[in-house]
Amino acid sequence: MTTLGLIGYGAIARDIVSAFPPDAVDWLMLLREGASPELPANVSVVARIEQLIEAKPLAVVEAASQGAVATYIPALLEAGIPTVVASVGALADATLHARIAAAGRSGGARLILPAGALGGLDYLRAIAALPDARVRYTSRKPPTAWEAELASLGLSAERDAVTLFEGTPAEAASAYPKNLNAAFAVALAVGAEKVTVRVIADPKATGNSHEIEAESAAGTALFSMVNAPSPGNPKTSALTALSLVAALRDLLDMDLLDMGGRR
Ligand SMILES: NC(=O)C1=CN([C@@H]2O[C@H](COP(=O)(O)OP(=O)(O)OC[C@H]3O[C@@H](n4cnc5c(N)ncnc54)[C@H](OP(=O)(O)O)[C@@H]3O)[C@@H](O)[C@H]2O)C=CC1
Ligand SMILES: O=C([O-])CC(=O)C(=O)O
Repeated sequence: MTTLGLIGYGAIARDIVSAFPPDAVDWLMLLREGASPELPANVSVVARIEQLIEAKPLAVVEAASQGAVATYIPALLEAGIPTVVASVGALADATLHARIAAAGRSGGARLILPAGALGGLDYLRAIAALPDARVRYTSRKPPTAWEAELASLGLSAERDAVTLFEGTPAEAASAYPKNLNAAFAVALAVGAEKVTVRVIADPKATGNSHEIEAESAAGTALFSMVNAPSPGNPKTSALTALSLVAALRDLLDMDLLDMGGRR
């Protein structure tokens, strides 16, 4: 049995737990105080980060919120526990980013930032070295993913698309912590100063779509993803949990776990 940790038990976390055979992994789940969801038999709850650290999981996955990254990830890395983070937009806070990097160095633990809802980040990492590289990232989701934001602006996107935001990846990730982590994943890959972000609530969107347009001395590229929303959360692409599972399997060298032919 392998012990793994998980922070949060929402749409992504549920998909991650069900991606592993129940007899291969013991999950230790850090939940908010008072939360008591129904849990599978191989999942137990811990109330404090210290308990998670004491249990020495092989790795911990954050699938909760940017706030959870700030609260828990430095301590996990300092304790030498490799950590996979979904809420990568938390790193838009430069002070937190530096603190997390220092914690990783001091504990000798890796911080894994998966591609999440996106693809094409290898291309962006390659052109990061080119000073003229420019990238435009567009997030386009149906109005159901933006209900609260549209209501607070007194807007409706039932008939026509509404551009909710244009700006930098750090602004986007901070303004929309539940929707724009992907914008900051683009920034981490190519360099924040090279990226502009657009956010569109679009009644014609058939899924959570992400467009990455890149231009540099190396050429031009267009990556377009139309992701099915997670059944548990319309803001979240179902692809994200798959990406985190793949990152976890790479990290652990999954010969450790018998994936029952599902590799
Ligand atoms: N990198 C990427 O490409 C993507 C990243 N994400 C990010 O991944 C994260 C998880 O997404 P998803 O599963 O869809 O979200 P959900 O809202 O479905 O689930 C998150 C769960 O974590 C809990 N939680 C939040 N903060 C804490 C905390 N500090 N301690 C313990 N539990 C906490 C929430 O509780 P409560 O409801 O009480 O707050 C909720 O139960 C989000 O931050 C999301 O924005 C999502 C999609 C793509
Ligand atoms: O899952 C998505 O489509 C993107 C998302 O929510 C995020 O980046 O936070």
